[in-house]
Amino acid sequence: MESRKSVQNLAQSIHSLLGLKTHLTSGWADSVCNIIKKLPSEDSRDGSQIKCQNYNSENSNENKDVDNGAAVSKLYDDLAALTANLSELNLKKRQALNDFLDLKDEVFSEVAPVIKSVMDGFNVCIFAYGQTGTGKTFTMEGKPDCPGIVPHAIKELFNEAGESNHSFLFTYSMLEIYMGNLRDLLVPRMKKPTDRITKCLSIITDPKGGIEIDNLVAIRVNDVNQAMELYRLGSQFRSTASTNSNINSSRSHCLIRISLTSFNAPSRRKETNKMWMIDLGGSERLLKTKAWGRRLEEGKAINLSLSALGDVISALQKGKPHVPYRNSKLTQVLRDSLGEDSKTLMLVHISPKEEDLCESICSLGFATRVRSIHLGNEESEEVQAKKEVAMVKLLQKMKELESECHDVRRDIKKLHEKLDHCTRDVSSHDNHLEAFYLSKEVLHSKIEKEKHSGADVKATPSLELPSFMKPTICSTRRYGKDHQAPEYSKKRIPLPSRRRRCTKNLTVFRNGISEYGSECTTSRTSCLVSLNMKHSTDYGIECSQDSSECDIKAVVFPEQEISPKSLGYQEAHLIYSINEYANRKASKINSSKCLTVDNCLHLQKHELNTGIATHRTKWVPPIPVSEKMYKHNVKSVSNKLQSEKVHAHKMTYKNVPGDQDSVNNLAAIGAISQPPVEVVVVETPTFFDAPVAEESGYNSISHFHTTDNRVMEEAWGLSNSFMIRNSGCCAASPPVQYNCFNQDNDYSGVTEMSSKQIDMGEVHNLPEDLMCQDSKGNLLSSSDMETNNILNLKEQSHESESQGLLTERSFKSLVDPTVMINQKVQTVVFTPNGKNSDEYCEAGCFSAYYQHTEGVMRPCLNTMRSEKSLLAELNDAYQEDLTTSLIRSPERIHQTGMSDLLGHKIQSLIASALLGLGVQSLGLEHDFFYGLML
Ligand SMILES: Nc1ncnc2c1ncn2[C@@H]1O[C@H](COP(=O)(O)OP(=O)(O)OP(=O)(O)O)[C@@H](O)[C@H]1O
Repeated sequence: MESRKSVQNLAQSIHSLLGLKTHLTSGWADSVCNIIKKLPSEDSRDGSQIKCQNYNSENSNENKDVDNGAAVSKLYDDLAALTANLSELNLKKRQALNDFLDLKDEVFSEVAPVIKSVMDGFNVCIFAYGQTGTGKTFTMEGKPDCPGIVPHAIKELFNEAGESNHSFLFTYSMLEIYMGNLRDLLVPRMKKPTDRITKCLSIITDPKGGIEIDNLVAIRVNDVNQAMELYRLGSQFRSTASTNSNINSSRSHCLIRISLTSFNAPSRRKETNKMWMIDLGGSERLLKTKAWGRRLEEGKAINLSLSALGDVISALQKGKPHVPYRNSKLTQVLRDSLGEDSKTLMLVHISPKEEDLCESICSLGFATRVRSIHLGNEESEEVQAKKEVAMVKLLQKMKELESECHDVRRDIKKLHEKLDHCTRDVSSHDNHLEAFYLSKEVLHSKIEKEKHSGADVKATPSLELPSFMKPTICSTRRYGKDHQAPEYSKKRIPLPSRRRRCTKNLTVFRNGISEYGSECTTSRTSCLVSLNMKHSTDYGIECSQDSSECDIKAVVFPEQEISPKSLGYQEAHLIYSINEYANRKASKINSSKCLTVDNCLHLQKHELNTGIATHRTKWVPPIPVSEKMYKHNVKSVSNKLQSEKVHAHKMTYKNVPGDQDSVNNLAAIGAISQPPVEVVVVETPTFFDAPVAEESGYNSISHFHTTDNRVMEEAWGLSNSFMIRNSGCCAASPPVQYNCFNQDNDYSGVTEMSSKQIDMGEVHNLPEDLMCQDSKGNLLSSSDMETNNILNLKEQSHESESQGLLTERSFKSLVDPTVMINQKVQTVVFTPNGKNSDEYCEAGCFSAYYQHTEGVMRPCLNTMRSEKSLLAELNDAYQEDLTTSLIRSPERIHQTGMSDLLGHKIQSLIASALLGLGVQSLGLEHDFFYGLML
């Protein structure tokens, strides 16, 4: 009886311990229990003539099993405890890190006391200093969700003023020191010869030693919002460019000055004082950054002025009688804000990279010198000391937690090894046990049989087995070759042990479109290494989401979710087409089945350029075009464009040719709110053609969706065209500003060549409007350029790049930062209605376009095209309208709502009907029907 109980216990304990294994199901345990129940009782066995010789020896085995089971059970308990401990430690570690970061983020707490000094009448200077690309601009400017020092300081200043008994007059000024010259950032740049000449800024010293900048615009501000408006305005005009170290590097020192005046405030040190907030240009080792040309000159100028600043600080620190303020414009401007009667705060930025160690040491040395002349008050030093202590403690705690985690991980590993060992033992014993029960059952049945037949019984094992005793697929997989299959199963062909795979679907969303569904497959082995495992009852793998333990990186694309139901047929078709297209592209790019995230990103960018939905002005389904044919097309169109001679340059508006009646009908039923009108630049100077022929690689049209329901399109690349179309979705036709750009020799920048706002119905002659700036800063009209040496244009554009309004800055708000950092992408922002690029981005009406040539991302060269080639395509333009209207992004559908969706559907149905009736021809019979077949 005792032994029977222990066998029962054993079965149960095995079940509880190994219950996670799929083949040891509760059914299995019940079967085992049933066998045990059916075992002949002690009494019956006594009465039986049969003695089972093995039985006693089995008793001892059973005891051994119980011990083994208990050991395994203990191991599992320990493992669970350790895993829980590890999770807890990780949690603590993360909390400590957060606390640490929180403490560090409180950078502004350093600035706050200085603001109080401003209110007391001190001149104050807040610098952001450091190597290029270390985050000076980020610190000063911040992001909308995480404002930097400038917005914080301005806000604090107004808060303090609000709480003060005195009334203050605030003025705001902003300037940059570019290549040793002062530039007022609040004054628009000259673009035309007729523009007012910007006044030269000069530094003057008053008899009291105060510094003033003559002609610098100072605008009165009444609140923080006004000041921030001006800050945003000025920031747009900063000189920035892409360098090897920073895609959006400041090429100048930017100085923001807020002056405070308060009359009848004797407690203040001065009637008028000022606060400077300075985003210094980044120091750079020119050999390392490999800067050349303009970038080299800018780098040198920045380094020189920083060195002059260092000399001033060094002289102040050593108390030298002569302080070399006059060595640079920067120190001249700050003369009365550095040194006595002023407070200086420097935020030093260093790079965490090992390769930047030298620069970091230099920066820290500089910071040490500055620190020695820092005039902070006692309180802030105390607070600072406390924080430093707290930070050291937190770091210590983090270290301890890390080492504890390490120990626990090691223990877990050991336990896993032990467990594996024990499990193997148990499983081998399991087989013995199975064989034993089997023999018993068979014997029992034979006894019964013999009882009935009355014949003698021999205790020989039988080969007949109950089905549950046969090896399952799982057990075969699990144990593989090591599995000691019972004799009876050896005849079977063993199933190959398969690797379990956990599969993840990764869908990348961009602009509300599920573009590529890719499948990432990770082998179980790697999961085991990288993820915390928990065993569940069905032996499945549950991965705990502990990022610190997890090597698998999830890439998240912050885009809105799209309900598939909300997508109509058109969107579904589009998504299908995109996926198809993406798959084809993926197979070209990477022969492996799985799309990597990089490939996805690459494809997304690629799609943007190659235009899955458009081909010049016609919609073409995504039919693969052979590279040979594509090159041929590129060449022939380029040749065509180059061969055209243009003698007169003018711009006009044209009603789109086509079936005007049907368009009016569409407008009448509300499918479109008005007949589409195109704004087309019909004639341009020929000199734009040459670079296009060389550089263009793609041919595409992009769609912008504005918040006020306008759909705008833009053509670029091979088509060598630039057109703005009011495609009929809005009632009003706003004035549109077009910009024409040229590209730098080194592809590092885009230069604005001309900018013009055109109103509906207006006709402009380009020669007067088209302007360019040469290396000396002279403004040239296009006729000047024609009569002079036009071939120098590209060089000139390189020189004048820094003058351009367009920088990669605007790209930040448009595209995933990963894309921006990993790829050298330039952008050109096209601004409607004369708005500046930031407003444009805010309005959601923007375009970031670029082209991909020879594996390098290059800025797109947008140029206007000649009349002849444009007219040849204009006939197709309206037809394209009907077809492209089939394609609208889900984002657009979301924005415009159901009614617009319905309207859009009606529009497309009518378009289809017109096509079906033959009223309208696409001129793309073959492609179109091939597309339909797809
Ligand atoms: N703390 C931060 N958090 C997130 N991103 C940061 C941070 N600091 C810097 N960056 C990013 O690093 C890049 C370089 O920063 P930033 O332009 O501010 O450097 P910089 O020191 O001003 O360079 P430069 O001297 O060349 O102008 C930017 O893309 C910025 O967004």
